[in-house]
Amino acid sequence: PRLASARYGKDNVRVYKVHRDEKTGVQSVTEMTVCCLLEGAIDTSYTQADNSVVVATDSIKNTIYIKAKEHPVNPPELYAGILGQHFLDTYPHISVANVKVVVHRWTRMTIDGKPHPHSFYRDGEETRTVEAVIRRDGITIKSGIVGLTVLKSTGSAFHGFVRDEYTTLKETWDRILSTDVDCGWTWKKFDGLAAVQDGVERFDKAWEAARNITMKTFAEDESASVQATMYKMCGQILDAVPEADLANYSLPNKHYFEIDLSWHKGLKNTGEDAEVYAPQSGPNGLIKCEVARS
Ligand SMILES: O=c1[nH]c(=O)c2nn[nH]c2[nH]1
Repeated sequence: PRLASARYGKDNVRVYKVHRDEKTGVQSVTEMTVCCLLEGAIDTSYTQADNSVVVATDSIKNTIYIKAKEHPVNPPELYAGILGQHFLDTYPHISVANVKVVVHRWTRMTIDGKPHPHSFYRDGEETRTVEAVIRRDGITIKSGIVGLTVLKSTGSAFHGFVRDEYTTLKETWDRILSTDVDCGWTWKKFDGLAAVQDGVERFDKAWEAARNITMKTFAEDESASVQATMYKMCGQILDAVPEADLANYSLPNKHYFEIDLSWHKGLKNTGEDAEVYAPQSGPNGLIKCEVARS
């Protein structure tokens, strides 16, 4: 047998960091879950039980906390680059660091019309994500939004699809559309950590743009299908993020089925009379695409 590939490290490292502004007394919080997996001249730890090449996953976990203390944790793209670069700079036999950062939402409470200095709430399980690969020849970063659940009660149609001996789905010009957004944008390769840090405001701007584009297009597009709407979203992200080469979406189509109640005293609840629906847990459609700049 031959070791075809190998990477190891610590997953599910939960990190919280608070920033305390001494002047204003306003505190800000960040909570994230980090995965850091290393690659390099580590084969003998698999093939020869040679632990001399192993930076223990416990040490990787410690390093995640230390770098979060020593450096900014925002934007997550910067923290991921700093963390990954540390391993290449510190261990000559480590050649690749794969860093995933998932940032959870703590939205500042507004109390009596005023932002509260140190209280927050979890307004949804939506996360901001970063997947960074740090190599000696550069850093590739894919940013994203995962778990933003949306629904529109109309403004979605699906008709004109293949009809044959396998088809039972009725055509519709007015349906509910709901999905859990999983979208991403892949940055052009950065030469190194300095290039990531230079113009670092690009990352927050891109995340805000992608989130706004997703909501606005989802809301306003007279959707002919999930496919057609997500393609528009990708194009708009590429327009808004000039340093991104690729945009992608993976969208489950979370179906809401009409319920025929006509058997009960002729109750009309289908088509234009439909009001009560059965949300489905599964099966669900799953529609994916990647759109390149050219
Ligand atoms: O938007 C949709 N795309 C599809 O491919 C599909 N198939 N069934 N329903 C669907 N809705």
